[in-house]
Amino acid sequence: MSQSANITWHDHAVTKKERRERNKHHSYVLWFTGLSGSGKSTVANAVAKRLFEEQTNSYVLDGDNIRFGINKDLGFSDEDRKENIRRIGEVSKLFVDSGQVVLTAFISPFQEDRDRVRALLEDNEFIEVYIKCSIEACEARDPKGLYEKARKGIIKEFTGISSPYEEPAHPEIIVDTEKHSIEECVEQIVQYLKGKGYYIS
Ligand SMILES: Nc1ncnc2c1ncn2[C@@H]1O[C@H](COP(=O)(O)OS(=O)(=O)O)[C@@H](OP(=O)(O)O)[C@H]1O
Ligand SMILES: Nc1ncnc2c1ncn2[C@@H]1O[C@H](COP(=O)(O)OP(=O)(O)O)[C@@H](O)[C@H]1O
Repeated sequence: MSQSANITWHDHAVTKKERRERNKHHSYVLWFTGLSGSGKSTVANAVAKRLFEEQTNSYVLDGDNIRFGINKDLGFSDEDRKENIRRIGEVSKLFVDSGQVVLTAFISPFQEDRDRVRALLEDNEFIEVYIKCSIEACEARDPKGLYEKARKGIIKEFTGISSPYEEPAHPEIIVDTEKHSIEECVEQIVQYLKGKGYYIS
C-alpha cells in the first residue's frame, strides 16, 4: 500500500515491447540466490560478460550498487533483508521495463520474498537461479573472511550460521558450484536461456 495520496501512474511513450524490438532481445530478471560465498557474484558477472559479448543489454545488481547506495539504511535483520529484496525487486522491474536483462546477486534467504518479486513480474520475466553450495564449502572458501568472523560472534545474524537460508522450492535453474567450474555454470545458464528462447544472438 502506497503512503502517498493523489499519485497517478504514467504510461510510457515508448513501450517495453518497442524497447525489446529495438534491442533485439527479451528483457527479464536472472535472480541468483544462495549462501554467502556460494558464487552468486562470480557466476552473475560471468553470465553478464557473455551476454554483453553477444549484444544483449544487461546489468548486474549486487551489494556494491545497492547496499552502498539505495539500501544503505538497511542491515541484516529479517525485516531489513525483506525490505532489501522488496526494493531490489522493484528496481529490477524497472530494468525489465527499460528492455534490459538484469542479473541480481543477493542472498535473498526467504522464499516468500523471492516469490513476491516473481509475482511483480510476468511469467517469462523471472528466472530463479539457485547457486547451490554447501555451507561447509562456502565456509572453506570464505572469500571475504566473514564466516570466520561469524563463528567468533563478531558478525551477528550471519546467513547459514545465525540467520536462516531457505533453499528455493521451485527454481528454474540449479547450478552446483561445488561440482562444476565457473565456465560450466555459465554454460548451463546460457543453454537454459537458449533452450527457452530467451537468448537471441
Ligand atoms: N550478517 C550477514 N549475513 C549475510 N551476509 C552479510 C552479513 N553481514 C555482511 N554480509 C555481507 O553482505 C552480503 C549479503 O547482502 P545481501 O543484500 O545479499 O543479503 S540479503 O539478501 O538481504 O540477505 C554478503 O555478500 P555475499 O558474500 O556476496 O553474499 C556479505 O558479504
Ligand atoms: N564453480 C564456481 N562458481 C562460482 N564461484 C566459484 C566456483 N568455484 C570456486 N568459486 C569461488 O568461490 C567464490 C565465490 O565468491 P562470490 O562470487 O563472491 O560468492 P557470493 O557472491 O555468493 O558471495 C569466489 O572466490 C570464486 O572464485
